[in-house]
Amino acid sequence: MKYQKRKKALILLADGTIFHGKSIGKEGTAFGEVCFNTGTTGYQEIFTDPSYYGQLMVTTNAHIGNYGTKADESESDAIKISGLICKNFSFHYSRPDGDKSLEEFLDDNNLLAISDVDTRALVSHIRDHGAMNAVISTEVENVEGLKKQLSEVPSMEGLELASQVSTKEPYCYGDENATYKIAALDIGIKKNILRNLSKRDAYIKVFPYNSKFEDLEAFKPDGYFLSNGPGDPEPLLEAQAVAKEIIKRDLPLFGICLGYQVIALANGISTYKMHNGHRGINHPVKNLLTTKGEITSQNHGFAINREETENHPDIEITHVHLNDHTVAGIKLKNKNCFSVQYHPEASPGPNDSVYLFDQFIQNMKKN
Ligand SMILES: NC(=O)CC[C@H](N)C(=O)O
Repeated sequence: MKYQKRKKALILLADGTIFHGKSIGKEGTAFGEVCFNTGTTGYQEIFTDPSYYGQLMVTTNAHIGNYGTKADESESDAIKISGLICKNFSFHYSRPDGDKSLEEFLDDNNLLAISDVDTRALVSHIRDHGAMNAVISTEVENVEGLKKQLSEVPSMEGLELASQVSTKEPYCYGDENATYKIAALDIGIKKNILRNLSKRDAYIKVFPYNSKFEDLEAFKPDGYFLSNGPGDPEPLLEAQAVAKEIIKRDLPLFGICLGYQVIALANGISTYKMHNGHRGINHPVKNLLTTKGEITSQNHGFAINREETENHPDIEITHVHLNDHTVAGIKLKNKNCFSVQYHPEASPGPNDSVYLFDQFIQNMKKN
């Protein structure tokens, strides 16, 4: 039924370029930074990953929706991207244990999505011209009005978004009789991180983004965790202060993605906005400690300054991205703190890097 109601839609980029498509169900207008993910699978996990808050997602896979959705495969309580742009949208799904079509899932979340877009041309345009804001809309006659509204959307650079997705109240996850207790700072945490920690005999208390070190410490944890999340890491001063306190006391600390960037900033290393981020499930990383390669899941638009990291007396680079040699992992020399720019919890993606969760458990054990 919805199919018959499909309306003409457009994507207007901040540089004035326009692409055309059709709406999936909902009509309206949505803004965000346009970015693309090259994963061939994992759309439900991507759409519900809080790290993507404020972004319009272009999926480069030719088909989206063909295996439906399943309630326990979401990475948070709701869809977090601000809009979807794709090529072929499957209204029908054929996975026997799927419980909803992607169309219904988008509808439940009131998400604006457009398909039949020349996503190859769009992606090569963004790839050449860099990440930028955009608007998607079914108001195809109102280009001038959309341009004006788009010019008022803040740039991702300098934008603090963790507060928009973090839990309002602390909560616990896992078995309270587990061997290890972990205090996790939620600056946009994905569920599969909690599953991975809990599966390794840990009980986790998750704290709001603006918590103090003392709030986390009161839980008497064996280790501390700084999560992934959306936006620019630089304005996250409270999280950086928490990281500094943990590092000062040399307590076991593990950080993923936004949490990794926060750890770098807490050590005086600056971050910068990349021309285009890394978003996909087959990013090659070299582990410099083992010299082994890892195929990793990635989703970031900021990176840490390589030169400052190389010249830092207390920091060792442990992982490097093999496509562009950006820093992908660091550890503090002779300390209990390590972190990575990518996603060892996968969801979606390969599990080559899950050993990092074991490493964190070992660090707690030794401590
Ligand atoms: N996945 C993440 O934690 C992303 C971190 C940060 N928002 C970035 O884009 O670089």
